[in-house]
Amino acid sequence: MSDAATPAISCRHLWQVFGPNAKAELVSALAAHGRDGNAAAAELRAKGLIPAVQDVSFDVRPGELFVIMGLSGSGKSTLVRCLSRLLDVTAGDVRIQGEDIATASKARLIELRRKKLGMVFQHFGLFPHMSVLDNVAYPLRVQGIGRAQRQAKAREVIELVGLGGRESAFPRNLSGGQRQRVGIARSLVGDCEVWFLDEPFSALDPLIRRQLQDEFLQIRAKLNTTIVFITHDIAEALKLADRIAIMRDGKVIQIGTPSQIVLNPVDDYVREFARDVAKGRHARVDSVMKPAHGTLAEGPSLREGMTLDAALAACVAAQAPVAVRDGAGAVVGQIDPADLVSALHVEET
Ligand SMILES: Nc1ncnc2c1ncn2[C@@H]1O[C@H](COP(=O)(O)OP(=O)(O)OP(=O)(O)O)[C@@H](O)[C@H]1O
Repeated sequence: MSDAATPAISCRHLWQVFGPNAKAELVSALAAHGRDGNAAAAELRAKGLIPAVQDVSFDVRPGELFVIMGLSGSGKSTLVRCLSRLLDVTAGDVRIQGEDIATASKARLIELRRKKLGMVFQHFGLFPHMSVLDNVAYPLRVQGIGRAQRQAKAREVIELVGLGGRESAFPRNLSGGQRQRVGIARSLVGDCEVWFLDEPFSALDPLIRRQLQDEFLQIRAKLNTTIVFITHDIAEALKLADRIAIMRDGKVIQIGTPSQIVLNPVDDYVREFARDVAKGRHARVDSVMKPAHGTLAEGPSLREGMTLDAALAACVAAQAPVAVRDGAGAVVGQIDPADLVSALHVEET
């Protein structure tokens, strides 16, 4: 079982190298370069191998929505396949709720996939000859759960994803967005504890995509699941994530909250991503506030978790720092209007 102290997912010095003799080549490259990952990866590339995931380490907390973001070819899918052990890692350690899955037996992996791990991919992978109800109930059938019980549970998640009433439809009768909802329902039916979603909304048009993102956040609020979500879209990452890992050329180059990514990009590459998004919509007051002291402006105060745009409207008239309060009304910090303006300032280069 999961507990709050154990990361839901933990990976250390994870490598996935494609090409002949990948394992031996990696060991020899790391030995030759004193474990310098960049130099080892350069040597592997020079030999024609592909280091698709390079020395990646991070933890995902229980219940966290962790987004992996990067351009096409940066290694996102490969990384998530390593985390879920759809691929055997070339080197490194992967633990799910503390359990080493790199060395788990085949039987244990099957059990984990049935009971603990859920997966959704860009292409829905529905059974065309089965109704929505049977598609969604399928994982429970594989688990040997009786018909009445599995159909009742399937109806519950079909309702949750907004497809109530379409239980007897077949995939060919559904739109792309509806099919993706069926895929989401099917992966949720088993009450998974760790949920991997690889670009689930990328094939959908922008309007449906935004709608599904909103619904996804609503569904997420009702679940207790740890989520790893892959996207190449920075706006999607900022909208959904508790924390984002940004990948480039197989490496994770920054991990941070949406506020940290837009306000403190680690290098020009991340800054370039952040430039295209409205900082005020994604960064939160918590990232700009300071400890409360001295005189605070009268009038409406700010709430923890508020976006900078919302805070700006409330701060505009204030000539003094404004209090930030938590849900119970206690002052948790203060915002100086000048800091807010400076955080929102878009740098010119
Ligand atoms: N089975 C494989 N054999 C050889 N190379 C592979 C294999 N799978 C992926 N790669 C290579 O690994 C690198 C990372 O690919 P990956 O699919 O993980 O990237 P991605 O960020 O998920 O891209 P996309 O958003 O386009 O899916 C790419 O250079 C890709 O060509």
